[in-house]
Amino acid sequence: MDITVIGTGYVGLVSGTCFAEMGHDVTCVDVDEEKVAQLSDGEIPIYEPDLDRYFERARAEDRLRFTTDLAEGIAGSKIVFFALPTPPGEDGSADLSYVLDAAGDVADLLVEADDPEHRIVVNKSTVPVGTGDRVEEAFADRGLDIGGEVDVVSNPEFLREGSAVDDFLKPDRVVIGTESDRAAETMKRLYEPFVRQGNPVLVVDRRSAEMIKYAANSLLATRISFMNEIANVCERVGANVDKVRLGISKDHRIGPHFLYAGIGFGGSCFPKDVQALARKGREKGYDFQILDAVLDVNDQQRRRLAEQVEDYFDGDLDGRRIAVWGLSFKPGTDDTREAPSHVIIDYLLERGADVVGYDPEAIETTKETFGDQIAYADGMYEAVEGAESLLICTEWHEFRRPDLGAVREHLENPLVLDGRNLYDPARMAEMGFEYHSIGRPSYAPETNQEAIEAAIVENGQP
Ligand SMILES: NC(=O)C1=CN([C@@H]2O[C@H](COP(=O)(O)OP(=O)(O)OC[C@H]3O[C@@H](n4cnc5c(N)ncnc54)[C@H](O)[C@@H]3O)[C@@H](O)[C@H]2O)C=CC1
Ligand SMILES: O=C(O)[C@H]1O[C@H](OP(=O)(O)OP(=O)(O)OC[C@H]2O[C@@H](n3ccc(=O)[nH]c3=O)[C@H](O)[C@@H]2O)[C@H](O)[C@@H](O)[C@@H]1O
Repeated sequence: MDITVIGTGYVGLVSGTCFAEMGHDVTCVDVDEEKVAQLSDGEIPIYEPDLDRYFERARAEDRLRFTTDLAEGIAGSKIVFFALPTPPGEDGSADLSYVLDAAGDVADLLVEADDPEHRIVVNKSTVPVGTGDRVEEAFADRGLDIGGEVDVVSNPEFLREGSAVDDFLKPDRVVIGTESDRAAETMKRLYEPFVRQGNPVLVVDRRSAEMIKYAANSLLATRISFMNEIANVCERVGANVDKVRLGISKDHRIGPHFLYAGIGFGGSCFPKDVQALARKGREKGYDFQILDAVLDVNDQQRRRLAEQVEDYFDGDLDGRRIAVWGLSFKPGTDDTREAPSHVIIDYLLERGADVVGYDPEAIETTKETFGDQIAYADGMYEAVEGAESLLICTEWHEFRRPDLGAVREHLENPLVLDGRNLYDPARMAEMGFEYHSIGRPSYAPETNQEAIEAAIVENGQP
Protein backbone atom coordinates (compact mmCIF):
# COMPACT_ATOMS: atom_id res chain seq x y z
CA MET A 1 0.00 0.00 0.00
CA ASP A 2 1.23 3.56 -0.67
CA ILE A 3 1.38 5.51 2.57
CA THR A 4 2.25 9.12 3.33
CA VAL A 5 3.36 10.33 6.73
CA ILE A 6 3.29 14.09 7.24
CA GLY A 7 5.75 15.14 9.96
CA THR A 8 8.96 13.19 10.50
CA GLY A 9 9.55 13.69 14.21
CA TYR A 10 9.71 10.95 16.84
CA VAL A 11 6.29 9.60 15.87
CA GLY A 12 6.31 10.20 12.11
CA LEU A 13 9.76 8.81 11.46
CA VAL A 14 9.22 5.72 13.60
CA SER A 15 5.75 5.07 12.10
CA GLY A 16 6.96 5.57 8.53
CA THR A 17 9.97 3.33 9.05
CA CYS A 18 7.90 0.57 10.67
CA PHE A 19 5.23 0.65 7.96
CA ALA A 20 8.03 0.36 5.39
CA GLU A 21 9.44 -2.58 7.37
CA MET A 22 6.08 -4.30 6.81
CA GLY A 23 6.48 -3.91 3.06
CA HIS A 24 4.56 -0.70 2.37
CA ASP A 25 5.78 2.13 0.17
CA VAL A 26 6.15 5.10 2.46
CA THR A 27 6.77 8.74 1.66
CA CYS A 28 7.49 11.05 4.57
CA VAL A 29 6.84 14.76 4.20
CA ASP A 30 8.33 17.46 6.39
CA VAL A 31 8.62 21.23 6.13
CA ASP A 32 12.07 21.15 7.68
CA GLU A 33 14.35 21.15 4.64
CA GLU A 34 17.47 20.33 6.60
CA LYS A 35 15.82 17.33 8.21
CA VAL A 36 14.54 16.02 4.89
CA ALA A 37 18.00 16.46 3.31
CA GLN A 38 19.59 14.58 6.22
CA LEU A 39 17.06 11.75 6.06
CA SER A 40 17.39 11.52 2.28
CA ASP A 41 21.15 11.15 2.82
CA GLY A 42 20.51 8.25 5.19
CA GLU A 43 21.15 10.19 8.38
CA ILE A 44 18.71 9.91 11.30
CA PRO A 45 18.38 13.24 13.13
CA ILE A 46 17.17 11.75 16.45
CA TYR A 47 18.51 9.08 18.79
CA GLU A 48 16.07 6.18 19.06
CA PRO A 49 17.34 2.64 19.73
CA ASP A 50 16.95 0.16 16.83
CA LEU A 51 15.59 2.76 14.43
CA ASP A 52 18.74 2.74 12.28
CA ARG A 53 18.46 -0.98 11.46
CA TYR A 54 14.91 -0.73 10.07
CA PHE A 55 15.54 2.66 8.50
CA GLU A 56 18.57 1.42 6.58
CA ARG A 57 16.78 -1.68 5.36
CA ALA A 58 13.72 0.24 4.19
CA ARG A 59 15.88 2.75 2.36
CA ALA A 60 18.05 0.09 0.79
CA GLU A 61 14.90 -1.54 -0.56
CA ASP A 62 13.56 1.84 -1.70
CA ARG A 63 10.42 1.69 0.43
CA LEU A 64 11.10 4.87 2.44
CA ARG A 65 11.44 8.27 0.82
CA PHE A 66 11.52 11.84 2.10
CA THR A 67 10.34 15.08 0.57
CA THR A 68 9.34 18.63 1.44
CA ASP A 69 6.85 18.66 -1.42
CA LEU A 70 3.41 17.79 -0.09
CA ALA A 71 1.90 17.30 -3.57
CA GLU A 72 4.62 14.80 -4.46
CA GLY A 73 4.27 13.20 -1.02
CA ILE A 74 0.57 12.43 -1.23
CA ALA A 75 0.37 11.58 -4.96
CA GLY A 76 -1.09 8.10 -5.33
CA SER A 77 -1.21 7.55 -1.60
CA LYS A 78 -4.02 5.46 -0.11
CA ILE A 79 -3.45 6.53 3.50
CA VAL A 80 -2.17 9.91 4.64
CA PHE A 81 -1.04 10.08 8.28
CA PHE A 82 -0.63 13.28 10.25
CA ALA A 83 2.19 13.01 12.80
CA LEU A 84 2.38 16.73 13.44
CA PRO A 85 3.11 18.73 16.58
CA THR A 86 0.23 19.69 18.87
CA PRO A 87 2.11 21.87 21.38
CA PRO A 88 0.39 23.65 24.24
CA GLY A 89 -0.96 27.07 23.34
CA GLU A 90 -0.84 30.06 25.70
CA ASP A 91 -3.79 28.80 27.74
CA GLY A 92 -2.66 25.16 27.91
CA SER A 93 -5.03 23.93 25.23
CA ALA A 94 -3.53 22.01 22.31
CA ASP A 95 -2.43 24.18 19.39
CA LEU A 96 -4.13 22.54 16.43
CA SER A 97 -2.81 24.87 13.77
CA TYR A 98 -0.27 22.34 12.38
CA VAL A 99 -2.92 19.65 11.99
CA LEU A 100 -5.67 21.90 10.65
CA ASP A 101 -3.34 23.74 8.24
CA ALA A 102 -2.04 20.44 6.90
CA ALA A 103 -5.62 19.16 6.53
CA GLY A 104 -6.46 22.26 4.47
CA ASP A 105 -3.35 21.82 2.31
CA VAL A 106 -4.05 18.14 1.68
CA ALA A 107 -7.69 18.90 0.89
CA ASP A 108 -6.66 21.61 -1.63
CA LEU A 109 -4.31 19.17 -3.33
CA LEU A 110 -6.94 16.46 -3.52
CA VAL A 111 -9.39 18.89 -5.11
CA GLU A 112 -6.70 19.93 -7.59
CA ALA A 113 -5.78 16.32 -8.37
CA ASP A 114 -9.43 15.52 -9.07
CA ASP A 115 -8.69 11.84 -8.57
CA PRO A 116 -11.69 9.63 -7.70
CA GLU A 117 -9.54 7.23 -5.61
CA HIS A 118 -10.76 6.79 -2.00
CA ARG A 119 -8.26 8.13 0.58
CA ILE A 120 -8.00 7.74 4.28
CA VAL A 121 -6.67 10.68 6.25
CA VAL A 122 -5.43 9.46 9.61
CA ASN A 123 -4.62 11.63 12.56
CA LYS A 124 -1.82 10.16 14.70
CA SER A 125 -1.08 13.39 16.55
CA THR A 126 -2.54 13.69 20.04
CA VAL A 127 -5.55 15.96 19.62
CA PRO A 128 -8.52 16.97 21.75
CA VAL A 129 -11.85 15.32 21.20
CA GLY A 130 -13.62 16.79 18.21
CA THR A 131 -10.48 17.57 16.19
CA GLY A 132 -11.33 14.78 13.75
CA ASP A 133 -14.59 16.58 13.03
CA ARG A 134 -12.69 19.78 12.28
CA VAL A 135 -10.29 17.93 9.96
CA GLU A 136 -13.27 16.35 8.21
CA GLU A 137 -14.81 19.79 7.78
CA ALA A 138 -11.66 20.96 5.97
CA PHE A 139 -12.32 18.29 3.34
CA ALA A 140 -16.10 18.68 3.24
CA ASP A 141 -15.81 22.48 2.92
CA ARG A 142 -13.82 22.01 -0.27
CA GLY A 143 -16.53 19.84 -1.75
CA LEU A 144 -14.87 16.46 -1.19
CA ASP A 145 -17.26 13.59 -0.56
CA ILE A 146 -16.82 12.29 3.00
CA GLY A 147 -17.17 8.54 2.91
CA GLY A 148 -16.83 8.49 -0.89
CA GLU A 149 -13.55 10.26 -1.61
CA VAL A 150 -12.19 10.79 1.88
CA ASP A 151 -12.52 9.23 5.33
CA VAL A 152 -10.99 10.90 8.37
CA VAL A 153 -9.79 8.47 11.02
CA SER A 154 -8.26 8.87 14.47
CA ASN A 155 -5.40 6.48 15.23
CA PRO A 156 -3.69 7.66 18.42
CA GLU A 157 -0.12 6.55 18.99
CA PHE A 158 1.07 5.05 22.27
CA LEU A 159 4.80 4.56 21.63
CA ARG A 160 7.32 5.67 24.23
CA GLU A 161 10.55 7.38 23.32
CA GLY A 162 13.52 5.15 24.02
CA SER A 163 11.55 2.05 23.04
CA ALA A 164 9.56 3.57 20.20
CA VAL A 165 10.39 1.00 17.53
CA ASP A 166 9.60 -1.95 19.75
CA ASP A 167 6.39 -0.31 20.97
CA PHE A 168 5.31 0.44 17.42
CA LEU A 169 6.09 -3.03 16.09
CA LYS A 170 4.40 -4.76 19.04
CA PRO A 171 1.68 -2.44 20.35
CA ASP A 172 -0.39 -3.48 23.39
CA ARG A 173 -3.36 -2.40 21.34
CA VAL A 174 -4.17 -0.42 18.24
CA VAL A 175 -7.01 2.09 18.45
CA ILE A 176 -8.88 3.07 15.32
CA GLY A 177 -11.53 5.74 15.57
CA THR A 178 -13.93 5.80 12.68
CA GLU A 179 -17.57 5.26 11.82
CA SER A 180 -16.65 4.11 8.30
CA ASP A 181 -16.55 0.32 7.78
CA ARG A 182 -14.47 0.72 4.66
CA ALA A 183 -11.83 2.80 6.45
CA ALA A 184 -11.87 0.45 9.44
CA GLU A 185 -11.23 -2.59 7.22
CA THR A 186 -8.26 -0.95 5.48
CA MET A 187 -6.80 0.20 8.79
CA LYS A 188 -7.20 -3.27 10.30
CA ARG A 189 -5.40 -4.78 7.30
CA LEU A 190 -2.60 -2.26 7.70
CA TYR A 191 -2.07 -3.16 11.36
CA GLU A 192 -2.55 -6.95 11.02
CA PRO A 193 1.21 -7.72 10.90
CA PHE A 194 1.76 -5.71 14.10
CA VAL A 195 -0.70 -7.70 16.24
CA ARG A 196 0.16 -11.28 15.30
CA GLN A 197 0.45 -12.13 18.99
CA GLY A 198 -3.25 -11.45 19.39
CA ASN A 199 -3.16 -7.93 20.79
CA PRO A 200 -6.42 -6.20 19.94
CA VAL A 201 -7.22 -3.72 17.20
CA LEU A 202 -10.04 -1.74 18.76
CA VAL A 203 -12.39 0.01 16.38
CA VAL A 204 -14.33 2.73 18.17
CA ASP A 205 -16.01 5.99 17.26
CA ARG A 206 -13.61 8.81 16.45
CA ARG A 207 -14.32 10.90 19.54
CA SER A 208 -13.72 7.97 21.87
CA ALA A 209 -10.43 7.21 20.11
CA GLU A 210 -9.27 10.78 20.67
CA MET A 211 -10.28 10.57 24.33
CA ILE A 212 -8.55 7.20 24.86
CA LYS A 213 -5.18 8.82 24.16
CA TYR A 214 -5.67 11.61 26.71
CA ALA A 215 -7.13 9.24 29.28
CA ALA A 216 -4.15 6.87 28.93
CA ASN A 217 -1.49 9.57 29.25
CA SER A 218 -3.33 11.33 32.07
CA LEU A 219 -3.76 8.12 34.07
CA LEU A 220 -0.07 7.23 33.66
CA ALA A 221 0.93 10.75 34.73
CA THR A 222 -1.45 10.48 37.70
CA ARG A 223 0.24 7.27 38.85
CA ILE A 224 3.62 9.00 38.75
CA SER A 225 2.48 12.07 40.70
CA PHE A 226 0.67 9.81 43.17
CA MET A 227 3.83 7.78 43.78
CA ASN A 228 5.86 10.95 44.13
CA GLU A 229 3.51 12.08 46.87
CA ILE A 230 3.72 8.66 48.53
CA ALA A 231 7.52 9.06 48.39
CA ASN A 232 7.36 12.49 49.96
CA VAL A 233 5.28 11.10 52.83
CA CYS A 234 7.59 8.04 53.13
CA GLU A 235 10.47 10.40 53.82
CA ARG A 236 8.54 12.05 56.62
CA VAL A 237 7.42 8.83 58.29
CA GLY A 238 10.60 6.79 57.84
CA ALA A 239 9.26 4.37 55.21
CA ASN A 240 10.98 3.33 51.97
CA VAL A 241 9.07 4.02 48.75
CA ASP A 242 10.89 1.29 46.82
CA LYS A 243 9.59 -1.30 49.26
CA VAL A 244 6.14 0.26 49.21
CA ARG A 245 6.17 0.09 45.40
CA LEU A 246 7.04 -3.59 45.45
CA GLY A 247 4.37 -4.26 48.02
CA ILE A 248 1.58 -2.61 46.09
CA SER A 249 2.70 -3.73 42.64
CA LYS A 250 2.04 -7.38 43.47
CA ASP A 251 -1.66 -6.60 43.68
CA HIS A 252 -2.75 -7.48 40.15
CA ARG A 253 -5.29 -4.66 40.23
CA ILE A 254 -2.39 -2.22 40.56
CA GLY A 255 0.42 -3.93 38.60
CA PRO A 256 4.12 -3.01 38.49
CA HIS A 257 4.31 -0.29 35.85
CA PHE A 258 4.61 3.47 36.22
CA LEU A 259 5.07 3.38 39.97
CA TYR A 260 8.62 4.70 40.11
CA ALA A 261 8.99 7.77 42.27
CA GLY A 262 11.51 10.29 41.00
CA ILE A 263 11.87 13.92 40.06
CA GLY A 264 8.67 14.16 38.10
CA PHE A 265 7.64 13.37 34.58
CA GLY A 266 8.96 15.25 31.59
CA GLY A 267 8.82 14.75 27.86
CA SER A 268 6.84 16.36 25.11
CA CYS A 269 3.61 14.60 26.00
CA PHE A 270 2.60 14.03 29.64
CA PRO A 271 2.86 17.67 30.71
CA LYS A 272 1.12 18.97 27.59
CA ASP A 273 -1.55 16.27 27.39
CA VAL A 274 -2.56 16.45 31.05
CA GLN A 275 -2.79 20.21 30.69
CA ALA A 276 -4.81 19.96 27.48
CA LEU A 277 -7.32 17.52 29.01
CA ALA A 278 -7.75 19.67 32.11
CA ARG A 279 -8.23 22.67 29.86
CA LYS A 280 -10.75 20.84 27.68
CA GLY A 281 -12.73 19.91 30.80
CA ARG A 282 -12.80 23.54 31.93
CA GLU A 283 -13.86 24.67 28.48
CA LYS A 284 -16.84 22.33 28.83
CA GLY A 285 -17.62 23.54 32.36
CA TYR A 286 -15.92 20.67 34.17
CA ASP A 287 -13.19 21.23 36.73
CA PHE A 288 -10.84 18.22 36.39
CA GLN A 289 -9.38 18.60 39.89
CA ILE A 290 -7.17 15.52 39.92
CA LEU A 291 -5.29 16.65 36.83
CA ASP A 292 -4.58 20.09 38.28
CA ALA A 293 -3.07 18.35 41.31
CA VAL A 294 -1.07 15.97 39.09
CA LEU A 295 0.55 18.98 37.41
CA ASP A 296 1.14 20.88 40.66
CA VAL A 297 2.82 17.88 42.25
CA ASN A 298 4.94 17.44 39.15
CA ASP A 299 6.09 21.07 39.14
CA GLN A 300 7.07 20.77 42.78
CA GLN A 301 8.84 17.44 42.23
CA ARG A 302 10.83 18.70 39.26
CA ARG A 303 12.33 21.53 41.34
CA ARG A 304 13.16 19.24 44.23
CA LEU A 305 16.85 18.45 43.70
CA ALA A 306 17.60 22.09 42.98
CA GLU A 307 15.87 23.22 46.16
CA GLN A 308 17.65 20.53 48.15
CA VAL A 309 21.09 21.57 46.94
CA GLU A 310 20.22 25.21 47.62
CA ASP A 311 19.18 24.35 51.18
CA TYR A 312 22.34 22.34 51.72
CA PHE A 313 24.43 25.39 50.86
CA ASP A 314 22.23 27.69 53.00
CA GLY A 315 20.78 29.45 49.96
CA ASP A 316 24.16 30.33 48.50
CA LEU A 317 24.81 28.66 45.14
CA ASP A 318 26.73 31.55 43.65
CA GLY A 319 29.82 30.28 41.84
CA ARG A 320 29.39 26.72 43.11
CA ARG A 321 30.15 24.00 40.62
CA ILE A 322 27.25 21.53 40.41
CA ALA A 323 27.42 18.41 38.23
CA VAL A 324 24.30 17.01 36.57
CA TRP A 325 24.23 13.44 35.28
CA GLY A 326 21.41 12.86 32.81
CA LEU A 327 19.93 15.62 30.67
CA SER A 328 17.31 13.82 28.56
CA PHE A 329 13.81 13.48 30.05
CA LYS A 330 14.27 9.71 30.30
CA PRO A 331 16.95 7.19 29.31
CA GLY A 332 17.17 5.93 25.72
CA THR A 333 16.45 9.24 24.03
CA ASP A 334 18.15 12.53 23.17
CA ASP A 335 14.87 14.37 23.76
CA THR A 336 15.07 17.07 26.41
CA ARG A 337 11.62 18.58 26.00
CA GLU A 338 10.23 19.38 29.49
CA ALA A 339 13.10 17.37 31.02
CA PRO A 340 13.32 17.65 34.83
CA SER A 341 17.07 18.24 34.39
CA HIS A 342 16.33 21.42 32.46
CA VAL A 343 13.98 22.74 35.14
CA ILE A 344 16.74 22.06 37.67
CA ILE A 345 19.46 23.67 35.54
CA ASP A 346 17.31 26.77 35.04
CA TYR A 347 16.87 27.06 38.80
CA LEU A 348 20.60 26.64 39.48
CA LEU A 349 21.62 29.14 36.81
CA GLU A 350 19.23 31.73 38.18
CA ARG A 351 21.07 31.42 41.50
CA GLY A 352 24.50 31.82 39.95
CA ALA A 353 25.70 28.20 40.08
CA ASP A 354 28.26 26.86 37.59
CA VAL A 355 26.57 23.85 36.08
CA VAL A 356 28.39 21.08 34.26
CA GLY A 357 26.18 18.53 32.49
CA TYR A 358 26.80 15.08 31.14
CA ASP A 359 24.52 12.80 29.14
CA PRO A 360 25.33 9.90 26.81
CA GLU A 361 22.99 11.22 24.05
CA ALA A 362 21.44 14.55 24.97
CA ILE A 363 24.35 17.02 25.03
CA GLU A 364 23.55 18.47 21.59
CA THR A 365 19.83 18.88 22.35
CA THR A 366 20.70 20.50 25.68
CA LYS A 367 23.03 22.92 23.90
CA GLU A 368 20.01 24.07 21.87
CA THR A 369 18.47 25.30 25.13
CA PHE A 370 21.39 26.38 27.29
CA GLY A 371 24.18 27.02 24.77
CA ASP A 372 27.29 28.08 26.67
CA GLN A 373 25.40 28.99 29.85
CA ILE A 374 26.53 25.63 31.21
CA ALA A 375 29.62 23.48 30.66
CA TYR A 376 29.40 20.05 29.03
CA ALA A 377 31.56 17.12 30.06
CA ASP A 378 32.73 14.37 27.71
CA GLY A 379 32.31 11.72 30.36
CA MET A 380 30.56 11.10 33.65
CA TYR A 381 33.72 11.25 35.78
CA GLU A 382 34.94 14.41 34.07
CA ALA A 383 31.59 16.01 35.00
CA VAL A 384 32.14 15.53 38.74
CA GLU A 385 35.71 16.76 38.82
CA GLY A 386 35.90 19.59 41.36
CA ALA A 387 32.11 19.71 41.73
CA GLU A 388 30.52 20.47 45.09
CA SER A 389 27.55 18.27 44.39
CA LEU A 390 26.30 15.64 41.94
CA LEU A 391 22.65 15.64 40.89
CA ILE A 392 21.34 12.53 39.09
CA CYS A 393 18.40 13.30 36.83
CA THR A 394 18.12 10.39 34.37
CA GLU A 395 18.62 6.68 35.00
CA TRP A 396 20.86 5.85 32.02
CA HIS A 397 22.41 2.36 32.36
CA GLU A 398 25.93 3.72 32.75
CA PHE A 399 24.90 5.63 35.90
CA ARG A 400 23.62 2.48 37.60
CA ARG A 401 26.97 0.84 38.34
CA PRO A 402 29.63 3.56 38.19
CA ASP A 403 32.95 3.44 39.96
CA LEU A 404 31.74 5.37 42.99
CA GLY A 405 35.22 5.33 44.43
CA ALA A 406 36.27 7.51 41.49
CA VAL A 407 33.22 9.73 41.95
CA ARG A 408 34.07 10.15 45.62
CA GLU A 409 37.62 11.14 44.78
CA HIS A 410 36.63 13.59 42.04
CA LEU A 411 33.91 15.40 43.99
CA GLU A 412 35.21 18.30 46.01
CA ASN A 413 32.31 17.84 48.39
CA PRO A 414 30.67 14.41 48.65
CA LEU A 415 27.02 15.47 48.21
CA VAL A 416 25.00 13.23 45.86
CA LEU A 417 21.31 13.96 45.23
CA ASP A 418 19.84 11.06 43.34
CA GLY A 419 16.52 11.74 41.61
CA ARG A 420 16.22 8.16 40.37
CA ASN A 421 17.04 6.01 43.41
CA LEU A 422 19.99 4.24 41.80
CA TYR A 423 22.11 3.35 44.83
CA ASP A 424 21.81 1.81 48.27
CA PRO A 425 21.62 4.67 50.82
CA ALA A 426 23.37 2.77 53.63
CA ARG A 427 26.27 1.74 51.43
CA MET A 428 26.61 5.28 50.07
CA ALA A 429 26.89 6.62 53.61
CA GLU A 430 29.49 3.98 54.36
CA MET A 431 31.49 5.28 51.41
CA GLY A 432 31.43 8.74 52.90
CA PHE A 433 28.78 10.27 50.66
CA GLU A 434 26.09 12.61 51.91
CA TYR A 435 23.47 10.85 49.82
CA HIS A 436 19.79 11.67 49.44
CA SER A 437 17.34 9.89 47.17
CA ILE A 438 13.57 10.01 46.73
CA GLY A 439 11.30 8.56 49.40
CA ARG A 440 13.99 6.51 51.12
CA PRO A 441 15.82 6.98 54.40
CA SER A 442 19.15 8.81 54.33
CA TYR A 443 22.07 7.93 56.60
CA ALA A 444 24.71 10.19 58.01
CA PRO A 445 27.89 9.78 55.98
CA GLU A 446 30.68 7.77 57.52
CA THR A 447 33.34 10.27 58.54
CA ASN A 448 36.06 7.84 59.55
CA GLN A 449 38.56 8.13 56.70
CA GLU A 450 39.80 4.56 57.15
CA ALA A 451 36.27 3.16 56.90
CA ILE A 452 35.61 5.25 53.79
CA GLU A 453 38.76 4.07 52.10
CA ALA A 454 38.00 0.47 53.02
CA ALA A 455 34.50 0.79 51.54
CA ILE A 456 35.86 2.30 48.33
CA VAL A 457 38.59 -0.30 47.94
CA GLU A 458 36.18 -3.12 48.79
CA ASN A 459 34.01 -2.67 45.72
CA GLY A 460 34.02 0.85 44.39
CA GLN A 461 30.25 0.44 44.13
CA PRO A 462 27.39 0.58 46.58
N1 LIG B 1 6.99 11.89 20.98
C1 LIG B 1 6.25 10.90 21.39
O1 LIG B 1 6.74 10.01 22.09
C2 LIG B 1 4.82 10.79 21.04
C3 LIG B 1 4.13 11.86 20.47
N2 LIG B 1 2.79 11.76 20.17
C4 LIG B 1 2.09 12.85 19.52
O2 LIG B 1 2.46 12.84 18.13
C5 LIG B 1 2.53 14.17 17.63
C6 LIG B 1 3.92 14.41 17.04
O3 LIG B 1 4.85 14.32 18.09
P1 LIG B 1 6.44 14.23 17.81
O4 LIG B 1 6.70 13.24 16.74
O5 LIG B 1 7.08 14.06 19.12
O6 LIG B 1 6.72 15.69 17.24
P2 LIG B 1 8.09 16.28 16.68
O7 LIG B 1 8.12 17.69 17.08
O8 LIG B 1 9.22 15.37 17.03
O9 LIG B 1 7.91 16.18 15.09
C7 LIG B 1 6.98 16.92 14.35
C8 LIG B 1 7.52 17.09 12.93
O10 LIG B 1 6.51 17.73 12.14
C9 LIG B 1 7.16 18.64 11.25
N3 LIG B 1 6.20 19.59 10.72
C10 LIG B 1 5.70 20.70 11.33
N4 LIG B 1 4.79 21.29 10.51
C11 LIG B 1 4.72 20.55 9.39
C12 LIG B 1 3.95 20.62 8.20
N5 LIG B 1 3.06 21.58 8.00
N6 LIG B 1 4.15 19.68 7.25
C13 LIG B 1 5.06 18.69 7.44
N7 LIG B 1 5.79 18.55 8.55
C14 LIG B 1 5.62 19.46 9.51
C15 LIG B 1 8.28 19.21 12.08
O11 LIG B 1 9.28 19.78 11.25
C16 LIG B 1 8.76 17.96 12.83
O12 LIG B 1 9.77 17.28 12.11
C17 LIG B 1 2.16 15.09 18.80
O13 LIG B 1 0.79 15.36 18.75
C18 LIG B 1 2.47 14.23 20.01
O14 LIG B 1 1.68 14.58 21.11
C19 LIG B 1 2.10 10.60 20.41
C20 LIG B 1 2.73 9.51 20.96
C21 LIG B 1 4.13 9.52 21.31
O1 LIG C 1 2.02 10.41 24.17
C1 LIG C 1 3.21 10.24 24.26
O2 LIG C 1 4.07 10.96 23.79
C2 LIG C 1 3.77 9.08 25.01
O3 LIG C 1 3.97 9.52 26.37
C3 LIG C 1 4.54 8.55 27.21
O4 LIG C 1 5.81 8.13 26.69
P1 LIG C 1 7.17 8.96 26.91
O5 LIG C 1 6.83 10.34 27.37
O6 LIG C 1 7.97 8.80 25.68
O7 LIG C 1 7.96 8.21 28.07
P2 LIG C 1 7.54 7.50 29.43
O8 LIG C 1 8.29 6.24 29.54
O9 LIG C 1 6.07 7.40 29.56
O10 LIG C 1 8.10 8.51 30.52
C4 LIG C 1 7.54 9.80 30.69
C5 LIG C 1 8.11 10.46 31.92
O11 LIG C 1 7.62 9.85 33.10
C6 LIG C 1 8.70 9.52 33.97
N1 LIG C 1 8.35 8.29 34.71
C7 LIG C 1 7.89 7.19 34.06
C8 LIG C 1 7.53 6.06 34.75
C9 LIG C 1 7.63 6.04 36.16
O12 LIG C 1 7.29 5.05 36.86
N2 LIG C 1 8.08 7.15 36.78
C10 LIG C 1 8.45 8.29 36.10
O13 LIG C 1 8.85 9.29 36.72
C11 LIG C 1 9.90 9.34 33.06
O14 LIG C 1 11.11 9.53 33.77
C12 LIG C 1 9.64 10.41 32.02
O15 LIG C 1 10.13 11.66 32.45
C13 LIG C 1 3.64 7.31 27.25
O16 LIG C 1 4.24 6.31 28.06
C14 LIG C 1 3.39 6.77 25.85
O17 LIG C 1 2.49 5.68 25.89
C15 LIG C 1 2.82 7.89 24.99
O18 LIG C 1 2.65 7.45 23.66
